[in-house]
Amino acid sequence: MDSQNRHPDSHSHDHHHHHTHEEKEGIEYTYRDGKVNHSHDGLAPHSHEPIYSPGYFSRRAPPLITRDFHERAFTVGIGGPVGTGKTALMLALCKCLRDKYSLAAVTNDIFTKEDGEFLIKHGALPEERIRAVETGGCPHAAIREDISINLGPLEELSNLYKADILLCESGGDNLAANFSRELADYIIYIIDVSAGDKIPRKGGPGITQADLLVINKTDLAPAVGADLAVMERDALRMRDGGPFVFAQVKHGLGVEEIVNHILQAWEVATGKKQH
Ligand SMILES: Nc1nc2c(ncn2[C@@H]2O[C@H](COP(=O)(O)OP(=O)(O)OP(=O)(O)O)[C@@H](O)[C@H]2O)c(=O)[nH]1
Repeated sequence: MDSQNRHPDSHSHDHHHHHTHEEKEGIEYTYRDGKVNHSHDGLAPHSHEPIYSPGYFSRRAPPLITRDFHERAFTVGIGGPVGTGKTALMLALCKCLRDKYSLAAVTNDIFTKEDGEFLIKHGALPEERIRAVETGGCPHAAIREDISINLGPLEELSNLYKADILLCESGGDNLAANFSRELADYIIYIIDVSAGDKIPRKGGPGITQADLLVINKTDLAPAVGADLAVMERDALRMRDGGPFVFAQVKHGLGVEEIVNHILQAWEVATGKKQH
């Protein structure tokens, strides 16, 4: 596959997920009605519709203009492959934002409540503001097609604590997973350098269509021989120049930049001002 193929135009802003895009490279997304769902473990029935192209940043679904932030606060979705630093980012964001904003967090794990427990153990937020959801075998279903499992706790926390911002961490999944706009007003996708510098150009909806791509663990680049210049070039190319941040979340590097992106989007969406 020539990963450098770019779409021939970027003017089409078709954000509805109920039909197909015919592309030079194939068909983009299909979320058709009448789809056949399945389940791996009796939980979260969902479908695996084919995704034929890496996706385009310029055609990502826009934030829902109909969202009522009194019903549920501005929600930041954090997704990415297993172990890239999602929970570490949750913790860092809580520390940065909790003094000025009312926060609450929902974490997803497949079979455990490990990530929620990690946040509690590290005092990210008062324990009652953190909920851990067990999604079962397909974490992507809980952020895209069967989001009620997350919406319930998010709405409850939002109301209980009059939240300004909610953080929702997906379970680690493959490169094809991405948040539904119904769930996340701002989508962060976090990858790391440890799987090599090839990952950004592989694309997938998270990499190409997240509002912000974070490339974490740059401290490990020398150890795995990952070339950050290649990652930067490919990230920009795959995302039509859309924003990405190099980070060492564990060491606090890049976190402020990520926070700024979130707060800018929060201002635009809610009409409020940063304090
Ligand atoms: N070297 C290095 N390690 C990091 C960095 N950020 C996170 N880690 C480590 O990477 C490991 C995985 O981080 P997590 O935050 O648990 O990753 P995750 O994406 O939440 O993992 P899952 O929820 O299991 O998918 C942990 O041991 C972190 O300490 C970083 O910037 N550099």
